[in-house]
Amino acid sequence: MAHKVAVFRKEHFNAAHRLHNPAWSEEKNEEVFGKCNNPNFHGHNYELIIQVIGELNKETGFVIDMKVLSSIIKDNVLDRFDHKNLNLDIEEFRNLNPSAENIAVVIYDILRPKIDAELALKIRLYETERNFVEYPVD
Ligand SMILES: Nc1nc2c(c(=O)[nH]1)N=C([C@H](O)[C@H](O)COP(=O)(O)OP(=O)(O)OP(=O)(O)O)CN2
Ligand SMILES: [Zn+2]
Repeated sequence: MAHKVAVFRKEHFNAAHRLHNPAWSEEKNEEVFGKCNNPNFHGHNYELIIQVIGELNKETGFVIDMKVLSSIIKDNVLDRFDHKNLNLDIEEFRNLNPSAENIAVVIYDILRPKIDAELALKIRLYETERNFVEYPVD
């Protein structure tokens, strides 16, 4: 029986965002999101860890070629998100608050169709050194 192994690729991108709910008053936004509701946005150095789990290919010894994985992440996430304003520049956040949770879900939805369906995919996103999220949850 082939062994199942988890493969990780660590990347980073810098982006600006504003946490805001347009359905709420300015006061409620300020109360809930605090400094993250700054109308002039603020930035984070996001650390992104992509996890791929699958059976080892006996011929290559790979679950997925890291070079291929790296290119998929670069072409579909980093080239789109790095040095961008998530609220203004990224279509997926036009009507979606760019919280760490929502960014992780959006990245998953972008990458899932690009990676073999037999391989499991998980996104871990660090918004700050101490704040991070994972999607999906087992
Ligand atoms: N569940 C979530 N909570 C919060 C999110 C989020 O995306 N999901 N985001 C924020 C802010 O955008 C930001 O992450 C907070 O930044 P900051 O306070 O600077 O970060 P730290 O908590 O790491 O800094 P401390 O020094 O520990 O205060 C807020 N909440
Ligand atoms: Zn923030």
